[in-house]
Amino acid sequence: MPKTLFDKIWDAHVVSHIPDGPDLLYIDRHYCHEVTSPQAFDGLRRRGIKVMRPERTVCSPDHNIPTRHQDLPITDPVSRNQVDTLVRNASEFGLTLFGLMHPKNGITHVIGPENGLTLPGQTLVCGDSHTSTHGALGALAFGIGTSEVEMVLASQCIIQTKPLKMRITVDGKLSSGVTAKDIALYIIARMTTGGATGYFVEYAGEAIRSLSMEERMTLCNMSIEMGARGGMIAPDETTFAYVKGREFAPKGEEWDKALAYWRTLPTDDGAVFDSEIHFNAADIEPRITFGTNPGMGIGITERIPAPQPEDEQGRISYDKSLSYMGFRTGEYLIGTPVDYVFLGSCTNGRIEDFRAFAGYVKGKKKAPGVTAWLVPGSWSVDRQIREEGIDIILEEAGFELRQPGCSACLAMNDDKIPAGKLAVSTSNRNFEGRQGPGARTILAGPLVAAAAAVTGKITDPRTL
Ligand SMILES: CC(C)[C@H](C(=O)O)[C@@H](O)C(=O)O
Ligand code: SF4
Repeated sequence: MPKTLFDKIWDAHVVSHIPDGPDLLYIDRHYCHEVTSPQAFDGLRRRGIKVMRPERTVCSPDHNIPTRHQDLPITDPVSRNQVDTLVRNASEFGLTLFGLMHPKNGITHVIGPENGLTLPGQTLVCGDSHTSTHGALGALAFGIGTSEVEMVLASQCIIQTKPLKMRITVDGKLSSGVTAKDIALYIIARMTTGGATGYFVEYAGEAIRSLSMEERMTLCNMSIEMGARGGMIAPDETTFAYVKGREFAPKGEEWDKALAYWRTLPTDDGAVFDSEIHFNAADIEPRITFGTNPGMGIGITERIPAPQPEDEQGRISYDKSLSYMGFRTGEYLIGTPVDYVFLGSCTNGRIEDFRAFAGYVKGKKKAPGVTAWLVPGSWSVDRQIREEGIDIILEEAGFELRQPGCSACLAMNDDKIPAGKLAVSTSNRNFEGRQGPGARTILAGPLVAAAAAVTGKITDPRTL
């Protein structure tokens, strides 16, 4: 029977099946960060259990870390305690740790792929919703809760009910100036934030195949924002070229064996999905959000639409959202003054995002009224930025690079957008207060962020 990519990986990892119930799945790769792991380790200690396969878990603090002076002790006591706790737990349980200032430290969803720890065909989990990012490599990757983190540490397995399968096909070619982030924001707006609830999504079609690995990660990263359990893209030559030679990727004969297996993974012709959705790449333009969830988005040249659904409750929350943002139905946002620009996060903090941003601002100057936070997703991205001379381009345009971490994506460190200020952010969530109490967030891709940074207002990057 023809099978989907998802089923091939899932079925290959079932340890046992509970009749009419969930499956017990073996987990190949597990990442831990400082926010969702402390109680899991406490649980192990309480029960006197060791980590079953310590070599399968990699720890990296990312959420609470400052983006300046990482060589000095963290000043905020809560953040310092969380990071120190992760360091202690990794050492006590014998786990690999890429701690602060470690050359491999960075956002979990950035460092996994770039070190060859995330591989096609793996089952992969982390106590973090954006674990969906790793699906870009053809892995079955999803976020889990803290009690499940404990389960994986203790048994290398997890109990899961098989989700439904959805395929989202994007046909045709993307127009110039349109990035993977725009595809993600377009799909989420069309699907709504609950539109893929209960599903695991495979992205397919010409527009998806033509994306680089970094772009695929941006897209899969945001799957969770339409309610999906995860998102994935079948591994192909782009994937293999990306993985080959990375530090923890298989080498020599192991590589040949792995590659032969990975080539069997793509969805077979005739495999059946529970839901099939089609979009056209030509319909996608640079996107921005105008509300307080990632589904409230428009093409940059469009007006803020009237609320839909039309029901009373929906209307009330729509109005509340617009009033928080200070926008009105029917308004165009081009020309709206911007106070802050944030380039970074596990959505858009990779080398290609910095190349795109720098390519745009080269020879221009940062707008005087804009505060720009440019935060690489990892030290490896930072090194690449410097090797390619991108730091010089940014500096000449009046920008400054910060040190890696989640930063203003969720403002758990000092990088908080002040109340009332409007930020164009390449991150993935625009919830009320997400980037700081009272902060107003417009989600966008790196080109729209670059255009805002040099003009000081919402600007269509295709017009400058
Ligand atoms: C802190 C963590 C649990 C959270 C998540 O799971 O997504 C964070 O990464 C986020 O982006 O909101
Ligand atoms: S960068 Fe943002 S979305 Fe990604 S893991 Fe960190 S806080 Fe979550």
